[in-house]
Amino acid sequence: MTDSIRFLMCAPDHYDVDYVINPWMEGNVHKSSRDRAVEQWEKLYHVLKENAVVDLVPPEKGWPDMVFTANAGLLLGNTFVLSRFYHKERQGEEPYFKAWFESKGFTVHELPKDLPFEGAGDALLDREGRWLWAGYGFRSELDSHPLLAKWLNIEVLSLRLVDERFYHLDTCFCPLTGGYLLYYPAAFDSYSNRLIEMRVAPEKRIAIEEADAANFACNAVNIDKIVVMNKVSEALKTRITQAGFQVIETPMSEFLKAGGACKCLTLRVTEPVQEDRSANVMVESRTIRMEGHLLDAGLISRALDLIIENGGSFQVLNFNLGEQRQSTSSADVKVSAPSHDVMEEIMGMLIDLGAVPPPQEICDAILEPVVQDGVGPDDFYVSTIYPTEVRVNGQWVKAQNQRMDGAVAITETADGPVAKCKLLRDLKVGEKVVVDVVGIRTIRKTESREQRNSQEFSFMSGSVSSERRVELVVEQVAWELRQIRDRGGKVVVTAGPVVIHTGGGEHLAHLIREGYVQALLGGNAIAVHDMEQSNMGTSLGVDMKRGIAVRGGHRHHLKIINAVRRYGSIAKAVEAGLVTNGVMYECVKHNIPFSLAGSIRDDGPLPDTQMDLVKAQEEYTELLRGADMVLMLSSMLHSIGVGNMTPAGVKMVCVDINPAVVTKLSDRGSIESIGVVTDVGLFLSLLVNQLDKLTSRHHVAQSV
Ligand SMILES: NC(=O)c1ccc[n+]([C@@H]2O[C@H](COP(=O)([O-])OP(=O)(O)OC[C@H]3O[C@@H](n4cnc5c(N)ncnc54)[C@H](O)[C@@H]3O)[C@@H](O)[C@H]2O)c1
Ligand SMILES: NC(=[NH2+])NCCC[C@H](N)C(=O)O
Repeated sequence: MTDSIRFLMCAPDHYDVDYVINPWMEGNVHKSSRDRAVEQWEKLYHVLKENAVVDLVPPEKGWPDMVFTANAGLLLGNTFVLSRFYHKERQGEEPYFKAWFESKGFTVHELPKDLPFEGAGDALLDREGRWLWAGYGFRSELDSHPLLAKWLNIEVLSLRLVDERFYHLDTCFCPLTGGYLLYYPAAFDSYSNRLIEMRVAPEKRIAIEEADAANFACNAVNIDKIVVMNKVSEALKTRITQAGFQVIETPMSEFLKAGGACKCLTLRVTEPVQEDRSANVMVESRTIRMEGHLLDAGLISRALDLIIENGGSFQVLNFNLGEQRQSTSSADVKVSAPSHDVMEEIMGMLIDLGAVPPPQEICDAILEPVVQDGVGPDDFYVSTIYPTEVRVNGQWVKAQNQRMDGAVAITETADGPVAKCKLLRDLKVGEKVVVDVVGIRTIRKTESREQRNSQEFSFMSGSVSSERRVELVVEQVAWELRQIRDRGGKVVVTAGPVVIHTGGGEHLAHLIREGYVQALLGGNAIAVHDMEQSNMGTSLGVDMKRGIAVRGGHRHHLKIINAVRRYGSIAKAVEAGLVTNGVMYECVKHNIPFSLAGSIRDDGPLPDTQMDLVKAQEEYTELLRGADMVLMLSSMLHSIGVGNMTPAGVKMVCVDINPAVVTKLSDRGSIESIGVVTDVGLFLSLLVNQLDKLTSRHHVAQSV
């Protein structure tokens, strides 16, 4: 027996599954056998007693989960951090554990109220005592980690749990003697997996499969070279044995029903203490302020969800609720993240929602010089579609050319600093670029409930409409098109060849003819098939009137490409009478600028297709400038390209038969974008019909 190793256990006198606080307990209330539980607990107790000293804390009636002493708290040396249970069902255990550790002379630390931390269930020491692995996500709060680091004077590595079946760190993670680690990678987010991989060498990592994880293989007690665990697969046993350990299996079925096994039933009281350790934690915290119709517009819940979903945690420091319907609310929120990188990611998203630092914490943006043309500094702030301001020399400066996925470049001029969103390739030595996420804010419109409801484009904002709503959307889009045309605004259409294949070409041509379209963006194919149809009546060889493939039709598109190439351009082909109707014909005839961006699959290409993609992107950007609305018609490739270039505030309508494409394109978090899942030919014919109705009504109204 190794005298220096001690464990604390609690006899299962009052153990039962009395309630449900984890997925394992569901359907198991009062389903565990008392006799079998006692037998299994005794067996574990004896195995441990053969290899270590086992202390017992008296069980208390009414606290059935007290058997799981791993959750009593966390200790190192003579310091004990008492657990603060997340669920009220277990909070009553706290005073008993506190009394026991105080009676044994430990210095007991208690966490602030409402800061949950569930002890050694969620915090596991490296077996050499080099650092502490601490879990968060379900039962313990990230903000408890800095306190653990301070009180236990140790480096804390935060790991985020993402699978609710593995709600405590010790259900999926088990450090073993000699730097080995038994763990179930899928229970952690990718950042945590990277952290694990950085600290534990590949040959020391024993990653297990789901079936073993579900048998609580990671919930093992390690005493030197012995690993005590519930029954697991032969394959896993072999791997653990090959790493030099002796596996002792002991059945745990009755405790699995409560979501626990061997390790949960024990708390190691003698942990390895390294003398030259020091407190260290990567957890970062910052405070943000949010103002506006936080509840009405759902902003605060979006912000808090976003923090959690991206691996952070929060504490609402204060919330001033606007009392009248029109008054705005404000909230200060402390955001914590397990590392600087995660913090930057979360702050970037919060800034997009309009979050700012509280006034006392506002500072200038951090700028770094461009040292090589076309390359930004590593940590550059990635621009978004939202109007952005950066603070330079104490002044907020609005960024020009707002677009997503750019860098914000600052140049000093005689009139002061100028900020511009620029693509990386356009950065020039001499400019400075905004890095990190301080001194940046986005200007979001504060919408009240009323404004939100009355905004023409808002009733299905950001949502994907179903077929029965198509007509409703069409009515709205038609109304908008009318308004924009009549006030001399700008509508840009992005279209793929499906427009032609589905018979929508004549309708798009009609829209162009009637002045509803001010620019057309697409690829080689829309123009090819449009002119094929004009010249030969087919689209990709299919007769558009009869809907059947024409003999030799598969060559038609090549023939039209060849013919247009002979004339040198689409405009010349129109002038020469080769193309006499259709989308491209109307563009040429009505001087509607178009840009055809090349792609790897293009046939020909047409003389107008821009095969230099940097130039094509520039043409697109130019044609999109000043747009009031972008109609995206069944081209994933070109629509996504356009979406990236378009700032918030431009109305976007995305029509595609594939809901996933529509969601991707319309889910920009701005109220002006809507998606329509439908056949594009049908959409265009309904739209033209509706516009005709509107126009005739207009004429009637005027003539009365
Ligand atoms: N011969 C050629 O040169 C040729 C032929 C085809 C494509 N291309 C080029 O390839 C690139 C990609 O082409 P793309 O934009 O067509 O492809 P894409 O895959 O990017 O987009 C096509 C979209 O149409 C949607 N769609 C399909 N049927 C629909 C319907 N009935 N109603 C509504 N939506 C429907 C799909 O869900 C998809 O999202 C373009 O640059 C294009 O010019 C060239
Ligand atoms: N360290 C552990 N994993 N303990 C298991 C605790 C089980 C208990 N029913 C709970 O949900 O809290």
